[in-house]
Amino acid sequence: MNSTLQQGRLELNNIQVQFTQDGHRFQAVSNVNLHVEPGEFVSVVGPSGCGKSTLLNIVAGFLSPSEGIATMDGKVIKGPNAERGVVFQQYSLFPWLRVRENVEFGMKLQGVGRAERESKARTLLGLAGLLPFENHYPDQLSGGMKQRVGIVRTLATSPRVLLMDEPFGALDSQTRVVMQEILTHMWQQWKISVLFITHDIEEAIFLSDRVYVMTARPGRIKAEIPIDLPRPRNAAMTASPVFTALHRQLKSLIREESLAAMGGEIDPGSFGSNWHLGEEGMGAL
Ligand SMILES: Nc1ncnc2c1ncn2[C@@H]1O[C@H](COP(=O)(O)OP(=O)(O)OP(=O)(O)O)[C@@H](O)[C@H]1O
Repeated sequence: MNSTLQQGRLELNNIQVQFTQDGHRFQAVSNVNLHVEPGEFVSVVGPSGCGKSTLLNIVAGFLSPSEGIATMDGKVIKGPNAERGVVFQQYSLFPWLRVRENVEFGMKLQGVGRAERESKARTLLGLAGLLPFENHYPDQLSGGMKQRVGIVRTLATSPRVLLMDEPFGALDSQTRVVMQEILTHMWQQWKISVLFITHDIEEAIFLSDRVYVMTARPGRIKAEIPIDLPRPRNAAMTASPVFTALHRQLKSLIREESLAAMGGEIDPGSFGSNWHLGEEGMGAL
């Protein structure tokens, strides 16, 4: 069990973000309050452009809010720090390093000795099912494997919080489902706090303890939904009545906002009675 379990609490208080685009200042995020408790898995979903990545960038320390305060364990976040590890959609592995060397890279910078680096890297690679590939180069791996190495590499530096921005967005749907199972398994072992950004409602339900739903731009928190599914989670749960009800609830909340995000240009009534925003349509928005 991770000894830092009681740490890794994130809190965003009254966050406002304004950006300038084409000479116009606009409100991107408005009055956002959210928190992640130590060891909790929290997702943020919402329509495109509502400010999900902006919130993650604030927590990562890449961006300062125009107003409001972001804290980790009670301390104001002022910039990037290894205690907050970030995993993006694009794999950012060093192509000239082997898999285990990639995983050891951050630990080496932290001054961790060779034997400890190797042992930790091998343990984490084992958890991610990647030990047989420790001596491969990144371009010998599939997309899903590369992204697993990216997650392992971030975990190797012992962050207290893992920040993930659409980490499986570039993967095909089958690989994505397998990756969700691997991530939930690893998280269960590691018990680190996670803030996870996704467009995918099923993914958010499957992985999370709580899901925040954002409104269309300017993004505010529209709803906070606890996910009362037992752990460990498995693929069969996605067919359970609880899962299905949560899916319906979240889909309906996001659908309203996705329509609003389209600027009111689309009036669903104008499509006639045969027009539906079905599972395949808005489900993943
Ligand atoms: N640095 C910036 N300068 C100006 N505008 C920005 C900047 N970063 C983001 N924006 C704008 O702020 C809004 C929120 O962007 P953000 O990327 O956070 O949304 P998102 O919810 O993550 O979107 P998506 O789901 O499409 O990735 C968007 O309209 C975006 O174009």
